[in-house]
Amino acid sequence: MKDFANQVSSAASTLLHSGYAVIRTGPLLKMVLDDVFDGADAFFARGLAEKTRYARPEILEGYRGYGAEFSGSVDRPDLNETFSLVLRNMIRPEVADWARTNPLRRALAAAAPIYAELADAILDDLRRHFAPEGDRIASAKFSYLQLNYYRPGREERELLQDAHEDGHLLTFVTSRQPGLEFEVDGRFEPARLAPDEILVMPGGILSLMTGGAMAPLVHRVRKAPDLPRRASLMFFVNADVMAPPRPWRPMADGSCPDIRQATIESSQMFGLASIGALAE
Ligand SMILES: O=C(O)CCC(=O)C(=O)O
Ligand SMILES: [Fe+2]
Repeated sequence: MKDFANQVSSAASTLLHSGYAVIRTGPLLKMVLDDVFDGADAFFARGLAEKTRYARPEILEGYRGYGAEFSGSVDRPDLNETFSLVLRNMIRPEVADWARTNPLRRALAAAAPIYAELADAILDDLRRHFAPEGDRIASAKFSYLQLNYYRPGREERELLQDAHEDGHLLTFVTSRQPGLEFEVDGRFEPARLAPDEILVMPGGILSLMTGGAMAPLVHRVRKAPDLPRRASLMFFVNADVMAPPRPWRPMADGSCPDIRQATIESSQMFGLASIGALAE
C-alpha cells in the first residue's frame, strides 16, 4: 500500500497525463465509507416526511428529493435522491445536531475532513506543476460531499444521469455498484471501481485554473437493469469563493477567468441553490 504522500503525487501526475486518476483509500477512509453506504441504505429507506426533516436546500445541505437536479437539460432530471454535507456548514449547530439522529450525516461528517485533506494535497501538487508561485487552494469550506441514491430497477430511462462535466475543480467519486461511465477518446467506458477505490475527475473550474490545459472529464450514469439500489458518494471540490485563487495560467487568448464568478455560476447550472449563498 502506497502512503498518503505517494498516493497524492501519483494521482496528480496521472491526472495530468491521463485526464483522470484512481486512488486507493487507506483503511481509515475505507471504514468511513462502509459507514457512509450503510447509513445511506438506512436513511433512504425512511419515508419522505422523515427525510425532509433533514433538508436545507437553500444552503445546499441535507436531503434533496428525486429529480431535483439535472445534467443536460431541465426536462431530463437526474433520477436520484441526494443527501449532502457542505464543509462550511459544519459549524452551524442546527445541522451539526442532525448527527444525533442520522447515522448518514454522522458518517459524512467523519469523511469530509479526510477528503478535504486529500483534495488540498492533490491541488497543491498541480499548482507546483503549473505555477510554483501561484495561489494555493483551500477546499475545506465551499466543497461538499454528496450521496446520490438511485433505484435503477424502477427506471425506464437508460441513462439515470445524462452526460455532463462537473462545474467544480475536482470531483472524487466512488460507488460499489455499476453504472458510472466516463469518456476517453470519444468513447464511454464503465468506471469499474473496487470498493476501496475512488475516481478523481477534473471539472470545468480546474480547466479555467489551468488555462485550458486540464480538460473536464465527461461522465454519465447508466441503468444496470436488475439493480434495486445504487449509491454513489461524490466530493465536489470548490475554491473558497470569499478568497478565490487567481488562475495558475492564462487562457490561450490571454484572458484570466474570474474563479469566484465561475464557481458561483456553475453551482447554479444544474438547478441547485447558489454556492454564493453560503458566503453570506
Ligand atoms: O452517481 C455517480 O456515480 C455520478 C454522479 C454524478 O456524476 C453527479 O452527481 O454529478
Ligand atoms: Fe457528475
